[in-house]
Amino acid sequence: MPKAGKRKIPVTVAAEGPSNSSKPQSSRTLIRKFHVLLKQQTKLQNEPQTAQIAQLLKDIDREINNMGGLPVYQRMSTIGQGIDRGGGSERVLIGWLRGLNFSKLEGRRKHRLLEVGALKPDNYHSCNSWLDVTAIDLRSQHPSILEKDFLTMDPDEHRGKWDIVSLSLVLNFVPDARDRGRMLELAHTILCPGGLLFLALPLPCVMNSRYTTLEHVKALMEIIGFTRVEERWKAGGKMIYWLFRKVDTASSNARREQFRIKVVLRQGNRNNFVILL
Ligand SMILES: C[S@@+](CC[C@H](N)C(=O)[O-])C[C@H]1O[C@@H](n2cnc3c(N)ncnc32)[C@H](O)[C@@H]1O
Repeated sequence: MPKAGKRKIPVTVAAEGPSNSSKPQSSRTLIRKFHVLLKQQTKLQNEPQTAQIAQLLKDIDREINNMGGLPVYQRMSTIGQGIDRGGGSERVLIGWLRGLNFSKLEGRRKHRLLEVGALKPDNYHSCNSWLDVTAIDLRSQHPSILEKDFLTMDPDEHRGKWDIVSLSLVLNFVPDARDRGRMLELAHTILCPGGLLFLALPLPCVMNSRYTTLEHVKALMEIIGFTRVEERWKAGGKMIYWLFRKVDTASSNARREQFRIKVVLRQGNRNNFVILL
């Protein structure tokens, strides 16, 4: 296993909770370790491939497998949905959609929701009459969840097709900062004009990052072409939730430039979460 050296571990950890067989702390440790390994893996994959790198990648693979891989990560996350958050993030999104009268179709077709990173098939069952949900995940745990990497979705095939896209605790799972940016841009492309993006992250990703602040996220989202509709978090809480609306914007390259590299925004003992374009 490669040494992380003195680098700080990125705290991109979700609000995970205890499993039946483990204490909350050990579940969180496992989730954190999983994220760290994924990040190391991506970094090594992007380096010139030598025998040493190949060996390190093998070691990481073995370590991920020894931990139980994605199935164990998903199990911890499912438990976290129930315990730490008193239910999944979908409850927040449903509340906001109802507030926007989405549940009143008045003759219109159902709203098409793409749920990315779906651990369960029935998160939106209470909204069947007004939401048409497609759930995808890297590893499907149910026949009605499509096994698909969001990042490989064809932008042309999906352009403007979706009314709502949900990225709940998915961006922080993605190890590469530019892939996180790509995810947000792809969500923008596939949403219809005025479509909604639901975003949920562990609060420390935003509030305790060296490279990310609330203002930074807002500015980044504006450059991609999103305006904020809702935001929810509380001091000392575990999660931050946003609802963004797709707007027509052609942001200049100069404005995008500031989000192409990491900039230290806060000093001190912090995590390294960042989204880059
Ligand atoms: C922490 S779980 C979050 C689950 C749920 N959305 C929630 O809010 O609790 C992250 C899930 O996102 C999935 N995921 C990560 N990257 C993905 C991608 N590129 N495409 C599809 N699913 C992805 C993972 O497989 C994992 O099941």
